[in-house]
Amino acid sequence: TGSTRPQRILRAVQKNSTRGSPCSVVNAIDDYCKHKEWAMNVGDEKGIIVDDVVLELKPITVLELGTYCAYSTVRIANLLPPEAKLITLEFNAESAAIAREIITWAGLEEKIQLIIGASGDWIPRLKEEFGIETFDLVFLDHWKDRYLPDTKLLEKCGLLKPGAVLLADNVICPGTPDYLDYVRNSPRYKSKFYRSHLEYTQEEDGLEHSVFLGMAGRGAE
Ligand SMILES: O=C(NCCc1nnc(-c2ccc3[nH]cnc3c2)[nH]1)c1cc(-c2ccc(F)cc2)cc(O)c1O
Ligand SMILES: [Mg+2]
Repeated sequence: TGSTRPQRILRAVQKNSTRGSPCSVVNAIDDYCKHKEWAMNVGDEKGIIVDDVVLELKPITVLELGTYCAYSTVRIANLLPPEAKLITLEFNAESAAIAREIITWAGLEEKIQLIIGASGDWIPRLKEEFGIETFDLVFLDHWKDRYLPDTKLLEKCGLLKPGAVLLADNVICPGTPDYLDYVRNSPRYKSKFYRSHLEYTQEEDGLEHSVFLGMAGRGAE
């Protein structure tokens, strides 16, 4: 039986990056996915936008939905303040195992908590099980039809405080039309679109940056 794409990405990281150097891990994955084999990492072009949002916001608690091979997990965690924590949720156990190895290789295991499971099951448990009050930043990069239900679930569970940022990948490609409609029209969010391209391609894509304004903007329940 041959190797999987995540296994090949891990091998490229171990071959072409330095243990304990998150930047070299990110560069090794980008090089591999640009020149050898496409993979669904946020990538270098959209990655710069993610970096800017993180550096500006200086979040202490971060939730990432959709770990895959931990490319964005490592990229974000590397820019966080010392006391900050990142919780990342992955559905697929195989890619989660690879992600865990890449997180350890990068030397970021202290900052990152990787959970394997479904967002709908885990979001209601985060306060209880991880002592989380609220998230300063949520990076949505999981199944595109889960962005909207999980945003509503985060609201319902009181995991967002006014000023919290939702940063959503792939709002054009593959696309998240119901999510975009919600954050752009709800009084609970101030939303803006960062135009970019699908990772490692010329296809149109972008990130939606939405600031939670609080539940006061109840509007029509
Ligand atoms: O599907 C994507 N990402 C999702 C991975 C994931 N990793 N973990 C989950 C999870 C985690 C907890 C969950 N709880 C419930 N569903 C869950 C799903 N989902 C994705 C796909 C593309 C893409 C574009 C163009 C194409 F032609 C083909 C593909 C590009 C991207 O940047 C993506 O992020
Ligand atoms: Mg993505």
